[in-house]
Amino acid sequence: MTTKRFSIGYALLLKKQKSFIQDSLVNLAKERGIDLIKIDTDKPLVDQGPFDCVLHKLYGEEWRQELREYLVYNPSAIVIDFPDAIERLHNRISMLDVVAEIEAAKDDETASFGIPKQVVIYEPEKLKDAKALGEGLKFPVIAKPLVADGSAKSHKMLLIFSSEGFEKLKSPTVVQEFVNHGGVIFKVYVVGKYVKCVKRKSLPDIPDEKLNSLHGSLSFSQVSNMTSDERNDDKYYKMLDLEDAAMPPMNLITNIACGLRKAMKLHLFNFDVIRDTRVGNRYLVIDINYFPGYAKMPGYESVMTDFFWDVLNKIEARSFNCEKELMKLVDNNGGCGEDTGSHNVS
Ligand SMILES: Nc1ncnc2c1ncn2[C@@H]1O[C@H](COP(=O)(O)OP(=O)(O)OP(=O)(O)O)[C@@H](O)[C@H]1O
Ligand SMILES: O=P(O)(O)O[C@H]1[C@H](OP(=O)(O)O)[C@@H](OP(=O)(O)O)[C@@H](O)[C@@H](O)[C@@H]1OP(=O)(O)O
Ligand SMILES: [Mg+2]
Ligand SMILES: [Mg+2]
Repeated sequence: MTTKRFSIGYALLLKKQKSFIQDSLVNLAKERGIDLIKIDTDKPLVDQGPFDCVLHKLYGEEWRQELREYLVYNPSAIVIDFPDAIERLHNRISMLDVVAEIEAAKDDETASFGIPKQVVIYEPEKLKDAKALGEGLKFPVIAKPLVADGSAKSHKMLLIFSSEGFEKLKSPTVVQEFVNHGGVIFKVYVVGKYVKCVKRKSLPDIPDEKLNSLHGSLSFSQVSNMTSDERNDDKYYKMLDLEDAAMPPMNLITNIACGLRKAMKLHLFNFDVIRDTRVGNRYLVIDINYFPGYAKMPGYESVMTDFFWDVLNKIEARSFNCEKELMKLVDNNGGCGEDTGSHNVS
């Protein structure tokens, strides 16, 4: 008896291919009857395959059209995930708005969650002082580029201690309250129904007493992705032991993950959470990333292969069908319809 083989076409930037498409993943998937095949982005997608599933982290209207066309000619194919759903993660305001959508229903008695106070500034060069920010924001704050499109620029942050720090801001920016969190960030990786929370080093706390002596701003980028060599220069990081940091309550993390997954209609993402040390049992979501660095997750090969298997064997099918329905609605009406199918997935 021959068992059916499946094919997954992947369209990823070279950097992502190098980290994600490792032999260990390709071989494990192959053993489970799943062939991972590179999509040639210089050729039309419709001329390639056929693939049972398309996995991608590419953006832009042209690519969106290619996916649409592919589904017209291959109506039973599955796209993980649909560009319209990914899009909200490219703006740091719409990205975190979704947390409020799931907030009320999911707090439990022992812990709560939310997002830090934040405001968007479209003309930062006109910003003179913190009072203009409103929203009760006070120093220190973090300025983050509004656009989160994966470019190096979109990861460049400024930690601002006083009004002079605003002088460096140029493009539209989200100004977010800096919340002391013990120098530890929790990265929660979501792969379909699978949820994994890991600890990473973050920015050190800034005690109130120290703030009076701090002026201007400090720039930084992707601090939780720094190698240990980069961090070893700093005595703060030498002192900080990740082992000592308590993990957040897993039921809260799973609830947030599940809520985000359904609200965003996405299957592959991670989110960053910090514990507000002023409150202790309050957790703040500060960032959500589409298709993050899964290869850093222990045992990522089997997690990903199990997910692919579920998708291909239609265990995850209803939520994906729902996205196809959405795609038709977008085509016909230029807008999105109601979510009808994803709530069956836990
Ligand atoms: N409100 C905040 N309070 C305290 N620290 C913060 C806050 N927001 C961000 N940070 C710190 O800054 C880092 C970068 O912020 P953020 O995660 O928003 O940026 P990013 O470039 O999108 O990161 P990623 O590489 O995860 O995509 C966080 O990992 C955390 O260490
Ligand atoms: O590889 P990519 O370009 O997708 O980079 C992603 C990076 O994964 P990597 O570790 O594989 O670089 C992620 O790191 P972790 O959260 O998993 O630590 C995170 O920084 C995402 O924001 C990045 O995506 P972007 O926001 O830039 O699109
Ligand atoms: Mg982050
Ligand atoms: Mg991010």
